[in-house]
Amino acid sequence: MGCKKKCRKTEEKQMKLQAALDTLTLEECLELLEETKGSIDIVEVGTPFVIEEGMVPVKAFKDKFPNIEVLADVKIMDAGGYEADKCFEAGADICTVLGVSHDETIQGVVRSAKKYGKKVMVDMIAVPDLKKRTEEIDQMGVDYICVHTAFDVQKLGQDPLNDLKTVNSVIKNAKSAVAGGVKLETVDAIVNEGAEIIVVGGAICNAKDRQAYAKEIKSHLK
Ligand SMILES: O=C([C@H](O)CO)[C@H](O)[C@H](O)COP(=O)(O)O
Repeated sequence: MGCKKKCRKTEEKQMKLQAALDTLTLEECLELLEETKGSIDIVEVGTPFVIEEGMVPVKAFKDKFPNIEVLADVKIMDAGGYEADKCFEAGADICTVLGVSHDETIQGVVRSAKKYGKKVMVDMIAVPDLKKRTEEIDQMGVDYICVHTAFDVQKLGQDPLNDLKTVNSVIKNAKSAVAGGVKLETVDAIVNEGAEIIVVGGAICNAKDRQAYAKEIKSHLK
């Protein structure tokens, strides 16, 4: 498989490409999903997009592209069960909760996901002790633990590869995911380390030829 044993990445299925749609309009997103059909496994309704449009894109993507999983990147921090219910009722397959939240919040999101038969991704953005928090969250029944280099620190030259190695070294139950400035130049190192889901936002959305870029990135996933 070309992936380290501990990475908990999928053993039979292919790694998944998640396209993060943060700043495009709904119409532009629908065009992008049409153009990139076959390359994108999960479409992320990014946090800025949720702020702009609420759950409207979640419903629209689910209606028009029923074969693509929809992730609502709501980055839940409190009222876990209530907020996750809203995402799943709108049609999301996966919703996000922050790793820095209280355990009770994450547990509420997990209960909601189980109720609706959906999935939970924990976003480890800004978690101070990544190893320790990953070990704790890995016991909570979440589906994915996502390392994430924030937009606001990407410009300082940070990237998520070392954090991915840390998470992969300790997880036993959840699968890993990775986000934060991933692009063609950096994807191979991530693929070699191993992750179930690779999130690519700006690199696809800002590409001159989005269709070709998404296809190329997808072709690097194992
Ligand atoms: O989650 C994201 C960010 O915090 C803004 O909400 C992005 O969707 C994520 O970082 C992926 O986007 P890129 O970093 O542009 O690949």
